[in-house]
Amino acid sequence: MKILEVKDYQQMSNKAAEYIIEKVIRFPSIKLGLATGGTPIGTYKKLIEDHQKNGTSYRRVTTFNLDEYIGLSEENKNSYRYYMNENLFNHIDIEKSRTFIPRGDVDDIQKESLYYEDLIAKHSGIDLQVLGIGSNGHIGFNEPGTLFESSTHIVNLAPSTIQANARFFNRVKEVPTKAITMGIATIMKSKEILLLISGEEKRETLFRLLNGDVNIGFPASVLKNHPFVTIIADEAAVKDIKIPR
Ligand SMILES: N[C@@H]1[C@@H](O)[C@H](O)[C@@H](COP(=O)(O)O)O[C@@H]1O
Repeated sequence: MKILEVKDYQQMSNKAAEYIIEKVIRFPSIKLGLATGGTPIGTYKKLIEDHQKNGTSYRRVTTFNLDEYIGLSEENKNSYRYYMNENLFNHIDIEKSRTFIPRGDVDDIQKESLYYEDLIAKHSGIDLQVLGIGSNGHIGFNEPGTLFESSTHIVNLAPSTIQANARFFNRVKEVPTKAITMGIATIMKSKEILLLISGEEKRETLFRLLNGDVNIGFPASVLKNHPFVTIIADEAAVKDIKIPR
C-alpha cells in the first residue's frame, strides 16, 4: 500500500480528484468504482469544477457504486443513487445509463445481488475503485466478520454504522438496517484501489489498518493483499502514526 500524506480534507480531495482526472484523460472508457459517505464529497466537487473549467469528459466512462440501502427508492434523498446524482452525475457529462448502483428497492434483492456482480464481470471489472472507510474498518458496507470471498450480497448494518450514518437522516430510526453491497472479493478484483481517509476520528482506524494483521474482524485489512492500493490520508488522520515503510 502506498500512502500519500496531505495537509487536510481539501488537499485530500484535490489530490484524489487529480488522480482520477489523470486516469480519465488517459483512459476515456475507464470503469470507475465509486463510494458514498462524507469523505468523497470534496473529491466529487473538484471533479465537477475541473469538468466545468477544463472540460474533462466522462462521456465514455462507466461507473459502479459500492452499495445502496435496502428499502430506499432512487428518489429518496437518502439513497445513494440520489447522493450520486446530486454530488456528481448531474454536473458532468456522464451518460446516466452507464452509471450503475445496486437497487435497494426491488422485490428480489438476492437476484439483484447476482445481477450486479454479473454486470461488473460483464464489463470486465473495475479499473479504479475509490473507497472510504468506516470507523470499524468496513469497506462498502462489508462489516467486520464478512468473508473475504464474499461477492455482492445483503448485509445487516452494524449499530455503529447506523449511528455514524444517522447524521444524514432526520432521525436515527429512519436509517435503514440493511444494505446491498459489493462483496470484499468484488472490491479486491478491482485493478487498482484509491482509499481516502480524513479526520481525527479515523486516526485509530488508519492505525489499525497500517499496523494490524489481515483478518476478517477488520475488513479493510484485506487491502494489504491487493497489489495496487494508494491511500490518501490527511494530517489529522495520520498524526502520530508510525507508517510502516
Ligand atoms: N457505505 C459507506 C462507505 O462506503 C463509506 O466509506 C463509509 C465511511 O463514511 P464517511 O466517509 O462518511 O466516514 O461509511 C458508509 O457507511
